[in-house]
Amino acid sequence: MLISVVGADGAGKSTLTRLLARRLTELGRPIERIDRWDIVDNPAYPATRFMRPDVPDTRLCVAEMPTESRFLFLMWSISMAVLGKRNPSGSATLLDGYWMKHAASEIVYGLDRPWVEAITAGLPSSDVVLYLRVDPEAAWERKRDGDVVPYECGMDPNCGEHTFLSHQRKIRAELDSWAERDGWIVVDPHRPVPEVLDDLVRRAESALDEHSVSAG
Ligand SMILES: Cc1cn([C@H]2C[C@H](O)[C@@H](COP(=O)(O)OP(=O)(O)O)O2)c(=O)[nH]c1=O
Repeated sequence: MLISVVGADGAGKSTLTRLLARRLTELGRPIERIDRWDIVDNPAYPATRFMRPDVPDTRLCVAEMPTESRFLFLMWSISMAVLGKRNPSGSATLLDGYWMKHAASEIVYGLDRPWVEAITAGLPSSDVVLYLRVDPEAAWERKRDGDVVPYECGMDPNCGEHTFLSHQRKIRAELDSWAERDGWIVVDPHRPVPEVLDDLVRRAESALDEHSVSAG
C-alpha cells in the first residue's frame, strides 16, 4: 500500500509527512515514511551501497546534471527508495516526495512530456496521492529566508522571487493537470499545520481502511 504526498517546492511535504507518519503510528496504524535520500549509506538498501554521503553535495551534483540524466536519476532514486528495501516492514508506505513533482519540474526544464509520462507510467502506482496544492507566493514566503535553491527557480543562481514564482507556477500547472487526470486528493496547505495534519490523517486513514477491505 503506497500513499504518496506531492506538491511544489515549499508545499510542506517533508514537514507534514513526518507528522503524519508519527500520528498514524500513534493511532495504531503504523506506516513507514520514505524519502529518496534514505538510500544513501543505509544497510537497508544493499544495492545502493555505492552511494556515500554527503547528501547536500549530492543534491548540488544532481542539479548540475543534464536534464535527461537528472530526470532519470531522480526517477531511479525515488523508485529505488520505494522498491529496493531489504526486508520491507510490510506496513504501508508513506512517500515524501512523489516522483511526479520532479517529472513536472523536468518538463518545465524542457523535457518531452510524452517521454516523461511514459517513464512515470512504468513506476509503481500509488494507491492514493495527497496533493498539497500550495500557492507559489505562500511557498516563497515560507522559503525566502535561505531555503531556496536554483533548481527551484529555473536555475536562477540568485534565487530571486520573480524566477521562483514563475518557475513554481509552471510546476503547479503540470501538477494540476495530473491531479485532475488521475484523481489526486487536493489538500489546502495554507491552513495552520494542525488543521492540515488532521485533514491528511483523515484522508490517509480512509485510504488505509479501503485498502484493507479490498485486500481482505
Ligand atoms: C508545513 C509548513 C512548512 N513551513 C516551512 C518549513 C520549511 O522551512 C518550509 C518548507 O517546508 P517543507 O516541509 O520542507 O516543504 P517541501 O518538503 O514540500 O519542500 O516551509 C511553513 O512555514 N509553514 C507550514 O505550514
